[in-house]
Amino acid sequence: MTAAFVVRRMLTWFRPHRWRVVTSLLIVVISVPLGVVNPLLTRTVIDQGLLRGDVTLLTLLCALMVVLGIANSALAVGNVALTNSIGQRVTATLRASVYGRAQAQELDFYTEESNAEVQARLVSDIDGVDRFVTNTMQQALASSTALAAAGIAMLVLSWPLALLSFALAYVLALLNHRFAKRRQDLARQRQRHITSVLRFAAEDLNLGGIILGRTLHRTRWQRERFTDVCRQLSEITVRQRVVGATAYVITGVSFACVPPLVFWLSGTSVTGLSIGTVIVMVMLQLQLSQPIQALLQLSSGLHVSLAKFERVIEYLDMPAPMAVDGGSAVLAPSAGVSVTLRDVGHSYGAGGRTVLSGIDLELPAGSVTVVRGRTGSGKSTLGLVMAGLLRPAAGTVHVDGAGGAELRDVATIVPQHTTLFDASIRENLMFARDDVTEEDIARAIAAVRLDDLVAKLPCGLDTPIGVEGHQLSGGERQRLAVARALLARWQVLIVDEITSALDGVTSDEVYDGLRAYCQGRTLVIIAHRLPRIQPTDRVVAMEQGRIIERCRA
Ligand SMILES: Nc1ncnc2c1ncn2[C@@H]1O[C@H](COP(=O)(O)OP(=O)(O)OP(=O)(O)O)[C@@H](O)[C@H]1O
Repeated sequence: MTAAFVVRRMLTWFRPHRWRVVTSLLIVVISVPLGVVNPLLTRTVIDQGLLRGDVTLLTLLCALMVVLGIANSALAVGNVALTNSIGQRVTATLRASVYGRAQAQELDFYTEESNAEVQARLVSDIDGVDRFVTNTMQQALASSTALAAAGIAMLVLSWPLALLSFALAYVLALLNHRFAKRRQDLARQRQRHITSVLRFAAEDLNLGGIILGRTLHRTRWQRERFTDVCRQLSEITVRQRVVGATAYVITGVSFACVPPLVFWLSGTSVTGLSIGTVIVMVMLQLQLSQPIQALLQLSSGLHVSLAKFERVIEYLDMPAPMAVDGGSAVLAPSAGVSVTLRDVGHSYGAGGRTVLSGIDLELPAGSVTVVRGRTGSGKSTLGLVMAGLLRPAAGTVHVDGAGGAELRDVATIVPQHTTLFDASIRENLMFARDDVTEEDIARAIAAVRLDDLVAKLPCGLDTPIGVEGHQLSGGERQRLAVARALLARWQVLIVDEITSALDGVTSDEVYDGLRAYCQGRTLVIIAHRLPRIQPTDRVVAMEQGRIIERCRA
């Protein structure tokens, strides 16, 4: 990605706020020359007011200087409000867009990209955009305007001294350019280390990570891994700041030499300057040092910002294959949706191992199909295909009776690994649909035999279940996830190993409850251990990604 491309893309983010941006820039352009007027007034105050004793002029000019100072501060406050509102609006829009893009990715994306990486782009990279608006962009304009205004004022006062300053500024710019590239590289490295810090914290500091570390006696290893990446992060941060500070110090030292040089030149080579002019030249020189230093810092800061913007654009430009959320199709319970798979094959990633091959399978409306097979035989992958969540690499998947809706709009899957929210049982259930009634909930939890548990809990459905539902047992978590799926709108339900944490009796009860609940709709049960089979059930056996046996119970 070239810098020009990144800048062009970035400008499009500000297009909706262009009038605010223009107003803010105007405020900067107006307020900066106001600051330069003061040194010019100072010259007159010294030469006319103080040295010649013109009290009226002195009073007038001093009053004017106070008024200008107040006006400048008021404009500065107004501009802070304006720039922050632009920055925050752009940030909020970008966050929503990046979130939407990430949400629209195929499942593969989430097996390859760590959650920490997604978070880093959403939070710290996009924060860089806000900082750019509220800080970099403003400072760049303010500094350039100040530089131009001070430069003109100096030329008016004494062109030889002015040229000396410009030559110094040019040398400093060349020096700074050498530091900028180094800072950009360090910024990229730093971002990678921040992602690792987030990833290790997310993996280690949760119930699963803590149990894993303690039971395998690897807590020291976890801590050392985290400490190590933190140490590397701090070293890189120090290096990045030292490189920045070095450029800053070089500029500072150079400008510290300016006042003696101006005094010396005024006393030796550049003659005919009044005391006021000499003092004001030094003031302007020092005033010039601030914007020059700011601009030099900004130019290297800009490289850091560009590295961050690049990462945001990478996400924004990802294709969004699952972008359109059709929502669940509202069909009559008796709609009778059937699914047909023809010669379906799949492998994960380009050139990956074949996981499914030559699958021909019919799921007639209202049928119950049991998919069994050894571990790794491809059952879950097939489940994802049947739920319309995974696009198979080969073959076709047809859905009939759904009134034109896509498979994923009429199918629901309860995957092996449940996702529960740190909220109450009721809130977890309500995620399925906004219009869930008390009767709906009662039916669903009875179907999975969770009603007894809920009745025993002091707060009933309003009991919080903790992070990832860890305040429930494994079997209770599985059944809560199934109950939530039952409450959604679907015509095809796939349940993948939903009773692996249950005893045999409860497992049979749950499957019986499920069959009764799903009457007339299409149900697929994926299980290693065969559930109690009914005469009408279709049983499919898988091995190494193929169906090796199919029979009726
Ligand atoms: N996201 C993925 N990326 C790459 N390979 C995968 C992915 N998911 C599954 N696999 C591989 O595909 C094969 C089939 O996995 P799948 O989970 O479908 O089997 P399964 O029959 O459901 O297994 P189990 O009974 O253990 O859950 C396995 O060998 C697995 O390693």
